[in-house]
Formats: sequence, C-alpha cells, structure tokens
Amino acid sequence: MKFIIGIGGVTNGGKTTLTNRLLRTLPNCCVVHQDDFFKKPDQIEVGEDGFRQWDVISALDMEAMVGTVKGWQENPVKFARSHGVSLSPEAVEFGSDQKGIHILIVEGFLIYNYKPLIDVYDRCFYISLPYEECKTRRSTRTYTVPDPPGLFDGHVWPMYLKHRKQMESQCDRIEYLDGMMSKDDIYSVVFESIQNTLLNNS
Ligand SMILES: Nc1ncnc2c1ncn2[C@@H]1O[C@H](COP(=O)(O)OP(=O)(O)OP(=O)(O)O)[C@@H](O)[C@H]1O
Ligand SMILES: NC(=O)c1ccc[n+]([C@@H]2O[C@H](CO)[C@@H](O)[C@H]2O)c1
Repeated sequence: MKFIIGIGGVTNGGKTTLTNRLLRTLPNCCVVHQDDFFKKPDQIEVGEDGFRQWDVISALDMEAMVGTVKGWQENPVKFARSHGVSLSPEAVEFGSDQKGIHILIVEGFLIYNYKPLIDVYDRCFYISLPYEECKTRRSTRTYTVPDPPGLFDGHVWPMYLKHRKQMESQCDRIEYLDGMMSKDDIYSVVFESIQNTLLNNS
C-alpha cells in the first residue's frame, strides 16, 4: 500500500520538526521537501515592492517537484534506496507491489496551492500560527538567502494570507493543526491519526 501525507503550513509553523519525527517512527517513510525546489536567487523575480518574490509558486520548480513525487509513486523501493532510507525486510520482499506499506511525506509551505499535487495526498495536514509567533520564530532563522529588513511584513505574511485563502477555496480536505501546541503534542496527534488510518486500511 502506498500512502502520501501532506505536511503544509505557514513558515516556521513546525513542518520540518514534525516531519523529522514522523520519518523516524513511520515504516518505510521517505520525504520530499518543497524548499529543495526553490529556483536560484538570480531567477527569483524582484517585485514592485523591491523584494525578491520568494513566497510565490513561481519561485519554485514545481514540475521537478511533481516529477520527484511521481518517481516515488512508480517505485518507492528504488526511491528509498536512492535516498538512503532503510526499508523493513517485508517492504523489500514485496517490492513495489501493493502488499508492503510505503509512506511518502510531502512537506512545504505551498503544497496545497499547486493543482497537479492536490489530488496525490491521502491526508492533508496544515500547521497554523498567529502573526506574532510566526514573526518571532522567523526572525531567528537564516535561510540560504537571509531575509532583508521588512520582508516578513512586506512579502511573507501578505503572501501567506493570500495563499491560505486560495488553498481553502480549492481544497476541502485540510486537517488543521495549532502550531502553538508543543512539539510532542503535535507529533502525537498526527502520528496516532495516521496510525489509525493505516490500521483501518490494512
Ligand atoms: N511546536 C513548537 N513549539 C515551539 N517551537 C517550535 C515548535 N515547532 C517548531 N518550533 C521551532 O520553530 C522553528 C521553525 O520550525 P521548523 O523548521 O520545524 O518550521 P518549518 O515550518 O519547517 O519552517 P520553514 O518551512 O519556514 O523553514 C524552529 O526553531 C523550531 O525549533
Ligand atoms: N530555502 C531557500 O532557498 C530560501 C531562500 C529564501 C527564502 N526562503 C523562505 O523559505 C520559506 C519557505 O520555507 C519562504 O517563506 C521563503 O521566504 C527560503
């Protein structure tokens, strides 16, 4: 059985933290990080506001991302091996047929805003944060290209609000998580919920 879990959410909501814990505990679990598909800085458009437009779908090579997800769907065993994920003996034995469980986590801030990806998810989680907490957490982070002054209020947060509205209008299967809960609580809620789905489908 193949199972794809979306972990979306606002910047600094805790997507990577949650994903890394699930990767350690879910069987035969691989990951695709949307941030790995950012275009090079000189390919990122500069807006009328003077900011490089990082927080829009065109800043990402989404075709390549979909191609990577399809690669996993076609052969999860090969995908796991080429990404250094160790598989349980059962998964290896059953290869890429329907008998072994194979899980893919797709993690990122705009994973529900690209039509070709929306239908691939079996579960759609989304972590939210209030403005103040998001801004505080973001101010402690340094990306490959550090945020220039004013980027959060001038670009990141307005784009978040816009994309969230768009997501809500085109996907009705989102399961919202409160990013203010502790890391342990967020993990437990999601892990137990996935476990239930897997048990019901097995
Ligand atoms: N539940 C939580 N409570 C408090 N802090 C958290 C929680 N989850 C994550 N953090 C902290 O918030 C910061 C961002 O976490 P993380 O990198 O997991 O977020 P993210 O959503 O992947 O961010 P981005 O995709 O914008 O880079 C980190 O410093 C992390 O330790
Ligand atoms: N990973 C990167 O190359 C990069 C560069 C500049 C900005 N970002 C930020 O990453 C967040 C998504 O995780 C977005 O809010 C981008 O602003 C990422």
